[in-house]
Amino acid sequence: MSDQLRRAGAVVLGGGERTRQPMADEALLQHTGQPWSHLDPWRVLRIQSEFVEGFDALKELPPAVSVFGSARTSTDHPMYQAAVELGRGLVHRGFAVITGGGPGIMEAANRGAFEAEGTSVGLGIELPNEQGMNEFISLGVNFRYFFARKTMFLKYSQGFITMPGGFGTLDELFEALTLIQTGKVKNFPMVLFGRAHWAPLMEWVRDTMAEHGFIARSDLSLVTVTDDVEEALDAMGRPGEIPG
Ligand SMILES: C/C(=C\CNc1ncnc2c1ncn2[C@@H]1O[C@H](COP(=O)(O)O)[C@@H](O)[C@H]1O)CO
Repeated sequence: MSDQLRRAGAVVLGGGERTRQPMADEALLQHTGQPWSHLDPWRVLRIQSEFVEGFDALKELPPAVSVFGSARTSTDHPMYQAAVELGRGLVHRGFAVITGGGPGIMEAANRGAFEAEGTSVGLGIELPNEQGMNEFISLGVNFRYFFARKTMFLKYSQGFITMPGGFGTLDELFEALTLIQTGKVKNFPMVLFGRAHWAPLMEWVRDTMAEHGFIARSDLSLVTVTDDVEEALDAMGRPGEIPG
């Protein structure tokens, strides 16, 4: 091996700098001020434990639908009421309801599910100034990493309802849509609830994205836009049955 290469465990590092790396036992015994568990390679173990805990907590979940939407919607907003009705309707149709466990639309969908005595799941995320999970959750799992949490939404849902929201909602919407579009998940229904909120985005998706060939025209049919609670619920199909 050339002089210029160094080894760190199984990883060969290139680069010419010859700074002396502490030996493993030296590094272990030395107090560097940084806890070892905060070093990136070790962080993998914490990430791994989030997946293990998430998979374990959710392994017996009945067929579920995820409801995404704004953390900022107030209880007196019509969309809050619509999300309560969606949560309740999903439970009446035999689904568990999964949300991000926070306030606003998440709370509303959990509330509908909880009051209907269904399984109301909150996949919480550690955030600065976090307020904890909403009070309408029967099964809560907290995550440090958005990407681990996102895997849980996608792995344990057979459909998605996206209510009006901001960056977080769009992130979840497009993550799910990309997986649907690329066939990583098959025929999962995606409802965009609230025409007034979604119409300008869908117009741009059609007139710019599809028009310039960034998506196929047929991709437009991957989403259903509606203001109607029953139509949104119907689009989710039946529990355990992926609509064809
Ligand atoms: C901003 C406020 C609270 C933040 N708390 C959140 N708790 C759980 N999940 C959240 C939170 N904020 C965003 N999310 C996730 O993103 C979506 C909503 O994001 P948006 O930017 O508000 O559209 C949502 O589906 C969550 O999964 C409070 O006041």
